[in-house]
Amino acid sequence: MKIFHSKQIPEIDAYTIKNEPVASIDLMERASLKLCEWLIERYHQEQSFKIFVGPGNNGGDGLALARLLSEANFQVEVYLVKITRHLSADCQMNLDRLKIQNSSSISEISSLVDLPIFSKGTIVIDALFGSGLSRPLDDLVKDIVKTINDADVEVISIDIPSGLFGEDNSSNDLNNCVHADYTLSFEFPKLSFLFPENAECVGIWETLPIGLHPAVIEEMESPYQLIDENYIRSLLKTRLRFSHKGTYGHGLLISGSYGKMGAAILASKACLRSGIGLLSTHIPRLGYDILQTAVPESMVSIDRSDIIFTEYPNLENFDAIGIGPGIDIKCNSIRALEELLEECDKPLVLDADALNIIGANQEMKKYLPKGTILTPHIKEFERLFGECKGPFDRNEKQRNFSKKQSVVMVLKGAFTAITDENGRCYFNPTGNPGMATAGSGDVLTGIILSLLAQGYSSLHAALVGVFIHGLAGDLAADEYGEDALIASDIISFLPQAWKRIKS
Ligand SMILES: NC(=O)C1=CN([C@@H]2O[C@H](COP(=O)(O)OP(=O)(O)OC[C@H]3O[C@@H](n4cnc5c(N)ncnc54)[C@H](OP(=O)(O)O)[C@@H]3O)[C@@H](O)[C@H]2O)[C@@H](O)CC1
Ligand SMILES: [K+]
Repeated sequence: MKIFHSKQIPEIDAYTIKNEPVASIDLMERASLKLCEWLIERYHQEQSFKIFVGPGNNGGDGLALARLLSEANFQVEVYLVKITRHLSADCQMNLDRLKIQNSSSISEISSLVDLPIFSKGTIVIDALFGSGLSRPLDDLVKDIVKTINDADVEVISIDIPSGLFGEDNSSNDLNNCVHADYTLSFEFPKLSFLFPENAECVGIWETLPIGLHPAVIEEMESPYQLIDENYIRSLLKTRLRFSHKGTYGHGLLISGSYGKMGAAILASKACLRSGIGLLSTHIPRLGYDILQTAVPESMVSIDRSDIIFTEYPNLENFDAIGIGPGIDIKCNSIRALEELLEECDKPLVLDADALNIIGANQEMKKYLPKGTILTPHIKEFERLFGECKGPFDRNEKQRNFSKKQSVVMVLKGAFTAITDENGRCYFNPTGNPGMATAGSGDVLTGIILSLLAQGYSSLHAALVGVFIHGLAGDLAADEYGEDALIASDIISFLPQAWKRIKS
């Protein structure tokens, strides 16, 4: 699903109105019907709603919804916030229709004393501002929003929490934006919903299809996309009947150090559970018995050092290389990584300490071979690129670096963002907070290495790897719950996850 900039929404709207064709007031009615259906499915008729309405079309949606909910016998109170005398045409039309219907109370709020008492159990519908927000909230609206946020009520925002911008919120104070429990967005999510920093405002979000014209959605360009299972299925390779282990590649995983052999075990197991033909795990000498016992399917390449990574085997024998989980940051490891980056002409995935080494030795960035996959979490990202002004700025830095260096970057977190050499950004929907646990990233590195060795392009290896990692984590969380989930559980559910997307 493409994710459009707020500035593109009016164009999509206008195209739909002209080419469907449909009158704009009828498009608003369609959107409001979807909202109404969503609410009717979830709430009993004793439920009362307080709808806060602004001057634009977001307010118009709120007014149309008030009429539809009243028609369905819900108790509705409307609060029209007086910011300007002028309402948008469709907002005014829906106000007139609501007045004619004459079954909901309509109050004007011109100061805080006009606000109602928010009794527990009330649902507030936030229809103050939508994608037409042009500046951060101030004065009266800001105070209204703070009062709503402080009240012990459930809040449902229409299209976007009022006060939040669809993209960049670096100049915004999130305390002054509505903190919604649910956000019901029309047709697409907004980019800002996918950034972890905005979760307190957005709550749980859903998209409601409102029949915007498919031709304009198809044609209009956007660098942002939310991927889904069907898209991932379209990228998968099938295993051939007459294949052998050589068909699925030989991977080299450089991982582990004294006290961190677990990382090498987790990454190796995940790699082997994701379809690779052969795996060699390069580890310091002390880890020999540990790895041979824990992962008998992997061959072992031994470092001359007992405790850290200081060298690597001849790369010629391998189809892809993964390096980083648990390697530690020592002088000799830095030198060995430098050499590897300069020599390596094989598909490569870098994680954890490999990224931290580059973060501490910035000149190494320019040696990254084209097509390399980097898989930082936010802290590692900031070690690589410095502090960011906010999530939008971070995303821009990520896209620009991918483009400049022709690398794939995987910024891990909820809605992991994957950027490619064209500056495109793909957000992943799978995964859950239970996966924020030690070793989860090592598992991802193993999966991606496996896919690279099997001949997936860097971008496809990253997309499929991130999706399947999240899916296995979701299946594990279904079984064990998020709190008890550990990285080994993600590996245990890889078979089910692969079966599901290969079926
Ligand atoms: N295609 C779709 O998806 C469909 C979209 N639909 C709906 O339309 C919504 C977008 O509507 P919209 O463009 O009228 O903008 P909206 O946010 O209601 O308000 C703009 C008004 O607010 C004002 N204003 C702005 N910032 C302000 C501030 N800080 N403080 C005070 N005032 C401020 C601004 O004034 P100005 O900036 O001109 O000074 C203007 O008067 C969208 O979110 C969705 O709900 C559906 O109806 C059907 C199909
Ligand atoms: K809103």
